[in-house]
Amino acid sequence: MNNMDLQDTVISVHGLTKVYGKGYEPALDNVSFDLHRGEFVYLIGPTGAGKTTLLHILMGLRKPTSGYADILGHRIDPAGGERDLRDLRLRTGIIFQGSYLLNDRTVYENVIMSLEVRDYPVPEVKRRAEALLYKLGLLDKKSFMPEELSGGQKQLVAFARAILHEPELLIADEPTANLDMNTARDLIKTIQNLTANMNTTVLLATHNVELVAEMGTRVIRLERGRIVFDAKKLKSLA
Ligand SMILES: Nc1ncnc2c1ncn2[C@@H]1O[C@H](COP(=O)(O)OP(=O)(O)OP(=O)(O)O)[C@@H](O)[C@H]1O
Repeated sequence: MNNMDLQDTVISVHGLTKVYGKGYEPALDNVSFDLHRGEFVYLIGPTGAGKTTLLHILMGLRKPTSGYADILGHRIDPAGGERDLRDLRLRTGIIFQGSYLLNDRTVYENVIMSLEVRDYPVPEVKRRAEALLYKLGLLDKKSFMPEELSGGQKQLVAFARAILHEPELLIADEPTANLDMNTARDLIKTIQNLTANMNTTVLLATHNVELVAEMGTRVIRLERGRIVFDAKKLKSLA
């Protein structure tokens, strides 16, 4: 591997294994893959395949049982610990399963949360948030409460919150859950366009295989904790 490869590798996963307890089947079983800067990769697989477990380990929320992952220069391994996960979090955007918007805050307040914790100056926060809400067609909804939004709009707000700080890596767990096909397609296209402009690497877990087949990007498929497919899906397979 030359220096260029090293610079361009955002996530490098080596033999990652997670066993939740004695007598359990591994939720992740010797999983290895690399993601490069600017790549958009789908993580698919049936219920219980290990997608959320993998994403949680990559986010530093769970420790692997064995193996490790290097993410943006940080090592995640069974020893775990806090070891500067703050830097990793500052450089990563996360969309959790379910949108997890704060229901007692407006759209604008939800979106700026990520910059507030990053100590940006107030005028910069406002400028960035309004520009992003404008791009997403949500500027006129900035004072709305989450309950006044559609499911697709809520997910757009969760996406805006995850990328406002222009992360190098976006990890998204089922961002299209509970959306109809057209809304899901629009959301994915929006995520793809905006992250491509920022050269953000994206790992996005979904059940929506139909949508994945349409997009023609790299797909990693997990089954029972193992990678059974990792390649670019041809559009013609759709
Ligand atoms: N906290 C836990 N304790 C014990 N087992 C767990 C725990 N979390 C997940 N598992 C098990 O690990 C396996 C993988 O679960 P995981 O949630 O990672 O799958 P998934 O692919 O994200 O599924 P889904 O698509 O339904 O969200 C499952 O067999 C699940 O029962």
